[in-house]
Amino acid sequence: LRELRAASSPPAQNATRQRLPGAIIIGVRKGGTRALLEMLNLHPDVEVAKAEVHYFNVEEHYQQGLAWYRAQMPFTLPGQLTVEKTPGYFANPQVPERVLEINPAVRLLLIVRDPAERLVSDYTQVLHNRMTRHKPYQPLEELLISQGHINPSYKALQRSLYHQHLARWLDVFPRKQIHVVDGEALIRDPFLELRRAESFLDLPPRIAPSNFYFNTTKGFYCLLSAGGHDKCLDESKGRPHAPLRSQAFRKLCRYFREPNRLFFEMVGRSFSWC
Ligand SMILES: Nc1ncnc2c1ncn2[C@@H]1O[C@H](COP(=O)(O)OS(=O)(=O)O)[C@@H](OP(=O)(O)O)[C@H]1O
Repeated sequence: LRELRAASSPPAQNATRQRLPGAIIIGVRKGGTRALLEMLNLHPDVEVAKAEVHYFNVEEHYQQGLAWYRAQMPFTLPGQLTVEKTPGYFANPQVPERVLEINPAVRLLLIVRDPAERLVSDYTQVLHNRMTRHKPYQPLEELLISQGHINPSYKALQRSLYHQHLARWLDVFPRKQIHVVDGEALIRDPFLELRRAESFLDLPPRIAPSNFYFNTTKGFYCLLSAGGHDKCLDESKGRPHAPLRSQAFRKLCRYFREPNRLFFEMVGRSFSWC
C-alpha cells in the first residue's frame, strides 16, 4: 500500500523541499519589511518564511547551524525563490559576514523610510509592548533629548543611522547585490516598488496592480492574491505614532541631515526625508 501511495503522489509534491533563502529582507526595522515580504509572496515563484527567522542575529539560533535555518523555510519547488525577512539583521554588525558565508550570491533587500519617522515608529512599538506587559515607560522626548541635545546613545536613534549599518554590508557585498526599496513609495504605490523588486530578483513580472486595493478603514493598501484571498497587515502596522513635540521632531530632522546625505551618497539616490 505504501508503494502504491508513493507511486500515485504527483511528481511536483516529491520535488518540494525546504531550501535556503535566495533573497533576504535585512531591514530596516519599521521600514515596511512585513508589507514587502507579503507583497513579494503574491508572486507565484516566491515562497516566504512566515515568521521572522532571526538566525544570523540571535546566537542561540545561529549555534544550531544551517539545518535549523533550513527547517524554518517554506517548502518550495525547484525554481521557486525562498525569501525571509528579519529586520534585526541590518543593524547587527555580525550579520553581513555570516550571510556571506552561507551564500555569497544571496540577494539583499533593504527597505528604508524617513529615519525620523522610523525612530518614532520604533519607539511606539516598544511603548506598546511595555504597556501591554504593564511595565513602566519613559516619554520619547526624555529618551531622545538630554540637556537640549539629541542623545546619540538612544538605541532607536542609532538604528536610524542607515549609512553606518549599510557601510558594514558594503564591506562584504557588492552594491549591486543590495536593492533599496523606498518604504514611503511602497505605501503610496506598492505596485511600482514591487515591479522594481521583481526585476532585481530576476523574476518574471507577475504582480499586478489588481493585487492591491486601498482599504480606507486601514488607511493602507491591502493585498488580493490570485486565489481571491484578501489580506491587510495586522494592527501593529500603521499604529498612531507616540506624540513628539514639533520642536523636538525638527531637532531630530536636523540631526539626521548629515547621516542621510552620507546614505544617499552610498546608495546613489536621494529620498525626500525631513
Ligand atoms: N500596506 C501596508 N499596510 C500596513 N503597513 C504598511 C504597509 N506598507 C507599509 N507599511 C508600513 O510598515 C511599517 C511597519 O514596518 P515593519 O513591517 O518593517 O515593522 S517591523 O520592524 O517588522 O516591526 C508600518 O509603520 P508604522 O506606520 O509606523 O506602524 C507601516 O507604515
